Amino acid sequence: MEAEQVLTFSLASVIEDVLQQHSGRLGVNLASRKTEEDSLRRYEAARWLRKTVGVVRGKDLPAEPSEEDFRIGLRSGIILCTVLNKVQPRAVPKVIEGPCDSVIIPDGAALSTYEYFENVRSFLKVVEEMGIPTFEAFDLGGKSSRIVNCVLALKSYAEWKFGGGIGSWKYSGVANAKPPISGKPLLRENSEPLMKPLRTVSSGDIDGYMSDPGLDRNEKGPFSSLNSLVCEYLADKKPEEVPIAVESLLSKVIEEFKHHTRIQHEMVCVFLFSLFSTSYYEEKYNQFELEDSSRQNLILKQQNNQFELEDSSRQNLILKQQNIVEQQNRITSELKNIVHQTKLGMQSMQNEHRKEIIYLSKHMHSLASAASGYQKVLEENRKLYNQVQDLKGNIRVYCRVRPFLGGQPSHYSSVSNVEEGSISIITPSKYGKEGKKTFNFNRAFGPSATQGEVFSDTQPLIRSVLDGYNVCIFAYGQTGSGKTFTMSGPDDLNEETIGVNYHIRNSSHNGINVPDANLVPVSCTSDVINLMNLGHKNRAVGSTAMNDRSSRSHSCLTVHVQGKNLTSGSTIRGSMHLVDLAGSERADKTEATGDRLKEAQHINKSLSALGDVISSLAQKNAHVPYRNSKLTQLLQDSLGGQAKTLMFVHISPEPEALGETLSTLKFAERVSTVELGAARVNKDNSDVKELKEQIASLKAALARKEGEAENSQQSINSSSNEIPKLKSYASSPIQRSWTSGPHPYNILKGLKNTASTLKRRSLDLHDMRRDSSPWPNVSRGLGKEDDKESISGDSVDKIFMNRNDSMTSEDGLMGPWEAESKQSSPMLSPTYLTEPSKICMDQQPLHKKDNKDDEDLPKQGLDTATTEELDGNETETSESSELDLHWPSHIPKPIIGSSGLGIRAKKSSNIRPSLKNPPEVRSMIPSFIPVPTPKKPTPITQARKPPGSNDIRRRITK
Ligand SMILES: Nc1ncnc2c1ncn2[C@@H]1O[C@H](COP(=O)(O)OP(=O)(O)OP(=O)(O)O)[C@@H](O)[C@H]1O
Repeated sequence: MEAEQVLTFSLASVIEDVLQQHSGRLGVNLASRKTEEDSLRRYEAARWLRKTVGVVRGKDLPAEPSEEDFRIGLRSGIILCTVLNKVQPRAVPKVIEGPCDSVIIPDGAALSTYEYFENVRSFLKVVEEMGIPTFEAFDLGGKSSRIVNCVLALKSYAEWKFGGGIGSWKYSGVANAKPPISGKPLLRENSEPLMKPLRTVSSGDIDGYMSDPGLDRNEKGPFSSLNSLVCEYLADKKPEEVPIAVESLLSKVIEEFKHHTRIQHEMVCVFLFSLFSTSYYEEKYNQFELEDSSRQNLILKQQNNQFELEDSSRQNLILKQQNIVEQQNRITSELKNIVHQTKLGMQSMQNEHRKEIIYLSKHMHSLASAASGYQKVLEENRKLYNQVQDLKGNIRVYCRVRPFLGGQPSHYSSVSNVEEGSISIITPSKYGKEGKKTFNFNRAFGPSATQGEVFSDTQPLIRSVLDGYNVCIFAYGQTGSGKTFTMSGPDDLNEETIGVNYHIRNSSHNGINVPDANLVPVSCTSDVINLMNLGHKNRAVGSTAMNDRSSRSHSCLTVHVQGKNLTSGSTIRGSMHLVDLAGSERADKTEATGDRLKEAQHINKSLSALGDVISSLAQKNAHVPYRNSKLTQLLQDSLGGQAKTLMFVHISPEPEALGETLSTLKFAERVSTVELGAARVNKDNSDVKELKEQIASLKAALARKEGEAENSQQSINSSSNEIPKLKSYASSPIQRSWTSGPHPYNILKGLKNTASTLKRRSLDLHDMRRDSSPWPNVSRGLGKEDDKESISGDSVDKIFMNRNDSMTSEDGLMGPWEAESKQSSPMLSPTYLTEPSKICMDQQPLHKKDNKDDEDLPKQGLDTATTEELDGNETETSESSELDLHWPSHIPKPIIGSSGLGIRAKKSSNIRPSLKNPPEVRSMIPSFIPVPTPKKPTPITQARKPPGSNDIRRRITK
């Protein structure tokens, strides 16, 4: 159908052209006019196009193009589409703008042809829809008149539109334009309204007209003109020329027709080509589309496949996960089962455990009770042991090992093991092998033991002072082994390091006398501490090669305690000696010279005297050489009396000190075997009161007999040549009564026993003060030389808390204590004390004896009352009771037995050769209750010395 239409051409126009070409003037005019008209219209169209699309864009279109230029310029359809889009925005949404026309498709056709065809087709489609006269695509390869017409119609439309669109647009240019010669345009479908006016001039219409016999040809403008042309052509012909003219005309028409047909054929070829191309490209396009769709399908499929795959894999995954979840669920349920079973097991185990715990707790309880029982038993054992020890009266021995001192190289210690009650010392044997020697004591403290631990073990002993016991704690050991540390503490004292002495604070102000000691009342703890500090300061301390603060004297602190039972009226008195001995040392080791050497000698002497005493006590010798040193005199009560005695034995850990250590420990072991007898409480009970009353009555009896005694004095003196020394006592009322009284012996005995008993008790300071005799300051008058002569030199600095005597070292070295106490301490002033101490007893000078006789001196008739005597044995006496005989009546009886150094002179067997039973150590302790065993008067006159002679007792009581 389309090919048919393409082949359709205008017969009239052919005839017209022929006629015009052959009609001479008329034809020339018409042709030129038409050509001119066409050119003008083309130029107008070209200018408008260039103006509208821009010169750049319309560069392919000259302002006044030839018909061919015009067609070529618009051939791509780009300018047309662009113009159309300007007029009608987005009318052609996609304008194909090929990069160049030279792109060749494989079959040789220009790629742009297809693309341009698309542009032209789009353009034509839109303008047709807009009702604008169109042209045919192939017009771009043929005549341009219809293209020009279309463009001008579009221009007219644009002017109408941009001019406001008033009214309806009508293309006025159609009337002027040459009607289209072609028939119904190709590919035109919806242009019927616009085509109506054109049809009037279309070839089809001509055909229709020609075929329509009813149509008045004269009414048809163009054809009437054709008729007129034919008529005009034939008019000047003769009739005979008409056939020829017609024939010629026809042949020309035929030629023209052929020409048109040829052109038409070419056009058809182009059209067919383009159609072919179109179809080719369409095919291609379709193919592309197909490919595209297939590709898309493929992609979709692939995607689907992928999705499916993913889906399947996902599903697999899900399945796997489900499997895993199932497995886990299974495992969980299994675990739950296990947990359940475990819980059940646990519960049963818990139950069993509970039962076991109950059983164990019962068991533990029984064990604990057994343990506590065991502990109790142990404690009981210990107590019992201690009680046994107490009963036996053994001296307790505690051993303490000093640690290596700071700055000392860390040594191999000679002490291998320290247990609660034993200590082992490494002793090198002859063959180079190490041996061990173990010593047993009541308690052993290792180097790490604190002062607190030491004190806590000492405390019970100290507490017994409050129960009325006499206690003596003394520290023994090699120089530098820690005696002072234990007793007093280090130089830099604090709460934790203070020694045994400083814990002892709550003492009463009662006490006893010790020679050269002061009895100082104290009212509070600080008084005690001040006093102790003063004593400590005054203590002779010097530096030796073995100890840079070596104590060069013994130190003794005595605390007296008195308690009174308000109901029963009984009093309890206790006293405690705290003795820090000077260290045993070897002169060569300490490198002492001069005074230091002397000190060392004295120290060693007194210590060896102590050793002798211990040795005698251990062997239960009849004679114990207390009087060989002041030290042993001081400790006499503690070592041989009824006191509880504790010896702290100290050792140094250094291997160099091994020799000293072993001898110290051996000595200590020996000490621990010493039995003192059971300690006794110092209690004044009703018996004592009776005795006191008895004394009072005796005193009265004495007073009554005084006159008789005076009368009989002379006769006694003359008749008793054997005791001339008693002359010096002639004025003594006691002696008078003894010599002239009806029962002088009994009186003396009574007095002696009473005094002796009382002497064993603590001094009652109140009693002493009641008889306010002035304190005879005898001790001050005592010469040191005497002391040196009489007592083996030992240096004893003592601090007694209720004695105002200053202390003098009897070895000739003035202790700092003396100066201090005399000058600076108001507490030590004599005004503090109104009562004399025991030392008053020695106002009456006795014969001084030489050192050798020293220890014998007490034997010379001074001892009068002894335990043995009280028990029926006539073996022991005490010089103190003798002294009581000479005690001034206005002075209360001193109580001296409990603590004095050298207070009691010992009797000796050589003085009392008649003793049947050798006295025991314990026998020297006066009995609490005197037993009036008939006894011959002791030859006290032997002990008496002429006035002016040196009195050994004065020395003793220092
Ligand atoms: N248990 C201990 N812990 C720490 N240091 C100690 C201990 N025992 C003693 N010391 C120290 O050892 C040194 C000697 O001690 P201390 O002066 O007490 O010995 P001592 O036996 O009294 O000597 P001396 O007989 O020469 O007077 C001192 O520096 C002292 O501080």
